[in-house]
Amino acid sequence: MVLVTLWLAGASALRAPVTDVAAALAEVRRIVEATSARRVEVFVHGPVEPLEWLRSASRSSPRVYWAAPDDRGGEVIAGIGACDILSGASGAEASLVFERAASLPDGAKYVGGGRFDAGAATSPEWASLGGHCFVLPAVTVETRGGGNQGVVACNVMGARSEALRWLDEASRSADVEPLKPQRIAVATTAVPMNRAWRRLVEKALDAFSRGSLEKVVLARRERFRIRVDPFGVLGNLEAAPRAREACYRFCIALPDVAFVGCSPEVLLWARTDDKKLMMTSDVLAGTRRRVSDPIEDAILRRDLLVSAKDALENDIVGDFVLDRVKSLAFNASLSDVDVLELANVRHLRRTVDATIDDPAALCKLLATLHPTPATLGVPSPHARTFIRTREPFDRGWYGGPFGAIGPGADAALCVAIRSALVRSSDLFAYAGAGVVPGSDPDAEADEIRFKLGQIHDALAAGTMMILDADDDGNNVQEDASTSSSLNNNNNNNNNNNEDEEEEEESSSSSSSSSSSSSSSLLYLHAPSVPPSKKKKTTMASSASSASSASSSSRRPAATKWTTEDRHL
Ligand SMILES: C=C(O[C@H]1C=CC=C(C(=O)O)[C@@H]1O)C(=O)O
Repeated sequence: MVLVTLWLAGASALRAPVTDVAAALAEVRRIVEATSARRVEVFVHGPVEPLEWLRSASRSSPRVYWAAPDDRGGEVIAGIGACDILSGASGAEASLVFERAASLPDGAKYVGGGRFDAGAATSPEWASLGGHCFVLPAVTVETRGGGNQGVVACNVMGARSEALRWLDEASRSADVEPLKPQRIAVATTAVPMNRAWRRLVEKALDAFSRGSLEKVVLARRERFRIRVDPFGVLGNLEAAPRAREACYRFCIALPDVAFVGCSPEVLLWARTDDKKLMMTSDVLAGTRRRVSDPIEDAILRRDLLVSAKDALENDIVGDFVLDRVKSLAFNASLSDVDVLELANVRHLRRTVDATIDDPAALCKLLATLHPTPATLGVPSPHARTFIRTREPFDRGWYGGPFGAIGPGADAALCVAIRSALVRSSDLFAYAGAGVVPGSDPDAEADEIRFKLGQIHDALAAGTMMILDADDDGNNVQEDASTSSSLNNNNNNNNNNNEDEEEEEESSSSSSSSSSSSSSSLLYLHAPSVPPSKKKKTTMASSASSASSASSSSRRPAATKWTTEDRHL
């Protein structure tokens, strides 16, 4: 097999350096046409913003995005098209992805992810993403350790004509309309709703006292009836304070569905360090919110550091990860605790670091690490059963592994928390909290609300297109019929579903300001598509705001909350 990687600077000393993505794409095209290289790379000497390129380039799919935090290599891959897709109904088949990735030319990587729980029934909203999907993008714009220079690349695994078609697609700008900012209100509904949530946490506390469980991570799903450009949401997530420094940003967009997120937690990061193969896995558990007042914020930080309950949550994850890593790697060590500060919340963080002899162990490690008790609980089988039978929605890819896998031992997969599913005219956001003996249901609900604040802020930042607001603003309650059909599809405990339906009814009849309701109004100051364009535009073909091109350097605007917003 011929592996040819052409770097413009090395390929022709006579050529002037390429300084922008458009020129690099043209150069890549010229080389792809003229050679039989399996991967062509052209170096760009100048600032490169892969996400901006992805947002302003063709709306075709698939499109993928993967970005690591600055202090973890800072690799960014934005990709359009696919020269290979590994997908299926089951959860991520890590071995197949690692096996295929091993034969890729240097630099080429699969980007994708999979379900949190491959064994749980898939609900309709998650159906099109499947159990797992890893894409080898046809055309990528990439940076490493900052955007001052980058690489434009084309992977050619099949027909050359297909690669050229994707290069043409990648060079085409989206037809972007200038958008008029408009203030709209979007109703959100969280499941399980408040009463059912309390009962769920109480059931977990009961299981702890009976000795069948030690910890379980319980989640809530929030639904927004809006149609947004997922890469617009991603741009706002990435523009939030501390996101680039501390979070993995990711998105996969297929024709009618997208999954997007900004997670602070790495499941498995492997790299070669001083000729040794090193791996890192985060131990992230224990949370307090961030507030703007520096004194109160410092008190919350201290409170987290001295909390026995949060230390227990973190210890459970630490013991599990260390144990699993020790079984496959050597020199495994658990670091001291540190506080990871994010925009909305802070966490207790430790890392497990180890050296690996055999690159093949990476694939086994991934299989044995996921899901850690940071998203599942312990003992794993009991926590899994508890979640499968009692959580009233399908987690889908929330909490699953998402990342990039290349040849050799080049792999990074985050835990896809702080994430959202964008589908048709719905956005579903997810967040969970670790429940341990001593947990208080209302405090855990608050914690989830603070975590979801990250998605709320991204939606409220107003730089992504909102397509489906009514003339007066969108204000749609989650209807009981949809909710219960999702519940039934998820094989859930009937009593719990009855609770949900009971609450859905009470909330819609008593208005969203009821203290027992989990509905709220989130005001978004968002550009909207001109009415004439509304009907024609689909999610896959939606264009993002032209003014959003500079959004990555902007802080999200303050969210305008109504009083009832805080009743999640
Ligand atoms: C499960 C989530 O967070 C995990 C990661 C950090 C802190 C957590 C906690 O304190 O409970 C969770 O374990 C989520 O954000 O949905």
